[in-house]
Amino acid sequence: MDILNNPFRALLADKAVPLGSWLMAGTPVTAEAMGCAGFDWLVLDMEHVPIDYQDAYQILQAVGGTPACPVVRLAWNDLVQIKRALDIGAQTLMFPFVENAAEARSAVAATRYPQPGQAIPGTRGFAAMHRASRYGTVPDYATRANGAVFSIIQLETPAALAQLEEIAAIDGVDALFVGPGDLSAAMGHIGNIGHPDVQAAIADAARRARAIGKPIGIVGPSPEMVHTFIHYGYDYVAIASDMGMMMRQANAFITALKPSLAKALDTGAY
Ligand SMILES: O=C(O)C(=O)C[C@H](O)[C@@H](O)CO
Repeated sequence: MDILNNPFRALLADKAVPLGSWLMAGTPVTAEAMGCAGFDWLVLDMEHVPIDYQDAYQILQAVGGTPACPVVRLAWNDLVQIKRALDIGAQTLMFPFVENAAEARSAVAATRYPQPGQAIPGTRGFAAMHRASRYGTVPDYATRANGAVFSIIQLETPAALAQLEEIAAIDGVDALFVGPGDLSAAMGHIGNIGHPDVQAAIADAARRARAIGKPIGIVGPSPEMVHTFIHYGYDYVAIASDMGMMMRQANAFITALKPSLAKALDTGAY
């Protein structure tokens, strides 16, 4: 594998609507299994899963042995978190809760080493001996690493969506991603991403991203909802999560065999 070519960039170029899912279990074993299941990409969620960088390291190693492309969603848009994620070998980063172009610019800057002539000066701290450089064995890692990063900016509020074009125009913003759960909350319909107002905002984001040629992705709870998102024009989509799928299947089996034991599952929990 040439680790200086970003696999998510290649995925978007080569495949129609790559399909992903979320890793919420926080273990290398489930991550590896999800990679073997056939997903094109998998989000290692450091925002909502209580994993540290050592856990993330091992999950990246596990996914690395499968065809799936790992995406690391950071806990926050923070210089130190970005640096540490890159050093453990994350190449595709998802930044939660970016509200405006200045925040997008700061996210992108933190993914890049300082180099002469940069439009946005890089602020990534330098170290040589880490998994990203394959422990110093990748030729010219430091001078080529900037080009290997793919930055996905999450838009999760009406305020962020209002600035979609300004955020997308920042040099180094490679793709956008709508967080439908947080968007539903910000719009006063927490957990109800099927609400007509939330759906209208989601559809509008896809239309505007398409108009400016910026890839945009989203996650949905069910195949039906994900089909709707594809119909709106989303370029890459995720469905549910490892834990969501496990709980639904457990619920279906228990319901089939012993309905009295079955718990009511919140359809908004995926
Ligand atoms: O707001 C959202 O929705 C997201 O950012 C994605 C969710 O956090 C994730 O739980 C999807 O399973």
